[in-house]
Amino acid sequence: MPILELKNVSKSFGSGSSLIEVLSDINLSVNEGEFVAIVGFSGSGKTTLINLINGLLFPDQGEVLLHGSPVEGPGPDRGVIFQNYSLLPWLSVYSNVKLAVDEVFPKLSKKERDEHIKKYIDMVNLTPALDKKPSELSGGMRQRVSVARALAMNPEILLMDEPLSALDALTRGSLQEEIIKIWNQDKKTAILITNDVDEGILMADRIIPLTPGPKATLGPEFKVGFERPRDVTEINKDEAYKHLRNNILEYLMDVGATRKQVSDQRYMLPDLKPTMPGRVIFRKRKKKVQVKYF
Ligand SMILES: Nc1ncnc2c1ncn2[C@@H]1O[C@H](COP(=O)(O)OP(=O)(O)OP(=O)(O)O)[C@@H](O)[C@H]1O
Repeated sequence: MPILELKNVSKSFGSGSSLIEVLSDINLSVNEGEFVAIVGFSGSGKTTLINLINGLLFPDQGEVLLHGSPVEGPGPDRGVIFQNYSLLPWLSVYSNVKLAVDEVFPKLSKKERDEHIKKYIDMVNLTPALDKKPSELSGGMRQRVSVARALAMNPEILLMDEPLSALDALTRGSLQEEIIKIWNQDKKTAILITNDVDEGILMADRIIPLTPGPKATLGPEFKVGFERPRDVTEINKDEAYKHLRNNILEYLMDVGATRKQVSDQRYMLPDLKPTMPGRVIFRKRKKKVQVKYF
């Protein structure tokens, strides 16, 4: 039985004339230990899809099943790594990871918890920064903390929502390698959302495109058959890589062009006049800023 299944899932936001049909008829089946990359256009609904799997959102139609049972909310069985790190700024690296570990493993002794936290911080090479606050870390280091925190919860599924897209190419490359190494060690099931086809080919077993929205849906899957561990330089030279990359890009360009034709259609807009929202006055009084709307 697949560990995760999405069956005919659709999700909209709003109602009436402001209804946005974001996802439509999403079908996905992920086996235990698989690494699946979902590649999609900006704004197509990638985060919505991750939130449906995480249990922060629920489908309007269809179902999201974990081990065959409907997802009823977030749980420690799914660890999420977000694009924006989502660390608590007043806590150190150690305490950010500790918070998650305390929540998931309340029965471990203090010593066991301490060892567990340090093991995962070490795994992402952050032991020297144990006591540093997020503001004292680079973007890559912050994302390493997020990775350590998600993994320390020992989730069955690792959900990654464009975790590396804000990083420079070098940091991105080394974190890609670290995530794959850890995934390989722990044999987790992983779902990576990315807008980078090369990242998908380097990391995943399968790449599934998400078509542009509205009503985005999953396209045909592309299997990535390269042996692991994968070496970027070697893969880049491989004709099979070029072929696969071209096929995926061609598919994405085709669906992108089709959607563009639809979105290029002219619509009549209502005759609205912009109105001034009023003035905002900032006054300093006893060091507090006072904001006045009228
Ligand atoms: N809570 C919400 N309420 C209303 N609309 C929403 C909500 N969440 C997402 N949307 C809309 O759904 C669409 C898809 O958003 P989503 O964030 O899932 O896309 P994305 O592919 O992750 O975007 P990006 O590539 O910019 O990260 C957008 O039009 C967005 O405005």
